[in-house]
Amino acid sequence: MQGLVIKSTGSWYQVHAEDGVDYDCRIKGKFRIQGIQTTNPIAVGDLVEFELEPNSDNGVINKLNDRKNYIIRKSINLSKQAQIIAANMDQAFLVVTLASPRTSLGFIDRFLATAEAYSIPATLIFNKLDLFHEEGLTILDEYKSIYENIGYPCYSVSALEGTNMPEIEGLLKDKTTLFSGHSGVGKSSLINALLPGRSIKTGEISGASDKGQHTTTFAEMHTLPFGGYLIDTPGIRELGIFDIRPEELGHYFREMRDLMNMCRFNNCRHVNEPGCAVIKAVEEGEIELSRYESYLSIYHGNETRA
Ligand SMILES: Nc1nc2c(ncn2[C@@H]2O[C@H](COP(=O)(O)OP(=O)(O)OP(=O)(O)O)[C@@H](O)[C@H]2O)c(=O)[nH]1
Ligand SMILES: [Zn+2]
Repeated sequence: MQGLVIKSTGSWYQVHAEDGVDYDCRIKGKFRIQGIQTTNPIAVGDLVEFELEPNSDNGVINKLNDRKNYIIRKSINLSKQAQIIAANMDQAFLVVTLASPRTSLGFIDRFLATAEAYSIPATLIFNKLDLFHEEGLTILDEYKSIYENIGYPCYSVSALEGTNMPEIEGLLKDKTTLFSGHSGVGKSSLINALLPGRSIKTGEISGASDKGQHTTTFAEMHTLPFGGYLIDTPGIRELGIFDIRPEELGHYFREMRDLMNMCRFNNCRHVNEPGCAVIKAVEEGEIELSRYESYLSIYHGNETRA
């Protein structure tokens, strides 16, 4: 049978099968991503084939279908080990707030660069709209225009008051969407608003790794009542882009990508090189300074990590 992995504990997988039933499955055999060692071979969002064990309702996964995309975390530079968080996403939503607490532009830019690296279309959801009036709304519009100008859709909502939630449901309908956001932005409130009664509550499972050095958190996949799936990443503070090499980073900043081939040197890092088209665009205000600062910050951070 074919099915969709909707929950993972690292040793057991809940598979939503073609027949509409959820089966508990184990894995047989090895499933590897080429070039990467993973602590978990299969993640939520994976499409698999499985067989039922004789006289049992439990299944054995024997085939993993090709993935459209997947996200991992942990530095493969450092440890050569990574955890697959989720697979086969259609889009990624980052929930952010401008107050209580304010999401930094750097955090947003890291997320967007990560989404670019994984080729997952990203959308920004500005929550807590109810807290803003006049001046606050002007600042909100300024923030949104930074990102809308470079092609990232932005939406304002209030999970508390339900403002603009039907619009968000329209975006989520029949898609598999990754939900991300740092603590306090109202991610749980939004998810609860989208899942009345929580049609599936796949509590996160934590377990020590082999060496007991860290705990592992698995993503949760929720079935949306109006069609589609929502992947929550509890405990995953930030999706890392640790596996991006510094010299590739410019590709993951949309507005830089197209300019880069106009730099004088074809190995330009856009840091301090003469004839850099990116630096010129920043000076002329064509590239937002905050975006370029985020680029530099990630660039230097990754450089020291590599
Ligand atoms: N004013 C206002 N407050 C909100 C809104 N959405 C959530 N909050 C509040 O913000 C706080 C954090 O909300 P949560 O939903 O727990 O946020 P979270 O992002 O899931 O945070 P963690 O649970 O720490 O991961 C709570 O006190 C919510 O009541 C909103 O739209 N407007
Ligand atoms: Zn350059």
